[in-house]
Amino acid sequence: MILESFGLEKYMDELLDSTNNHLRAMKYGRPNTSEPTLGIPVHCDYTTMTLLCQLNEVQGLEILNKNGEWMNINPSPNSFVVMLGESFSIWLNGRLSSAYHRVMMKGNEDRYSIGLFAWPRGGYLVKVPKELVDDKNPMLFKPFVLEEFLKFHSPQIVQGATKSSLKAYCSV
Ligand SMILES: O=C(O)CCC(=O)C(=O)O
Ligand SMILES: [Fe+2]
Repeated sequence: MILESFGLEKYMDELLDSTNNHLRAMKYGRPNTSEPTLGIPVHCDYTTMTLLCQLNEVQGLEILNKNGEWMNINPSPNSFVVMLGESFSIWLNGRLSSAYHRVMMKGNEDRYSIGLFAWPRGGYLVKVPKELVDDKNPMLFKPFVLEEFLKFHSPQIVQGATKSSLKAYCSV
């Protein structure tokens, strides 16, 4: 759908072939307090795409919107949250952004979720397609290999919610 909306369907096979999918189950221990407690600190995923499914009734995922406000994400049962990752945002020359998010916990119940993380495969050069670059839209990011970046940065960088280190790494 995203590729279609930019007229970039021809890259579909290349992107699919260059993706590794990792499935991860996550458990967030109950904080036993009514005070909001950090489950996962604020971050952006370095993925191409992330699919999240919350397995029990315990909410906690929050997304930072463009106004700098935290929004609770309360998915209906059996639905998925689909998030654009940093690698795809960069490939799209910044046309779409990936959302900063975090998990906040409170109460006396554990939270369970499962995530499918689609990563650019080792050695694959993530490169803005020429169709997204013109006089009005200069190339914002240099080609990069995510594997090389991750040699020096944690797979899930946790930092202030304003600057992505992957974007800083490959900014022109
Ligand atoms: O458990 C969740 O809902 C979010 C997990 C997450 O953001 C991550 O693992 O990167
Ligand atoms: Fe995440």
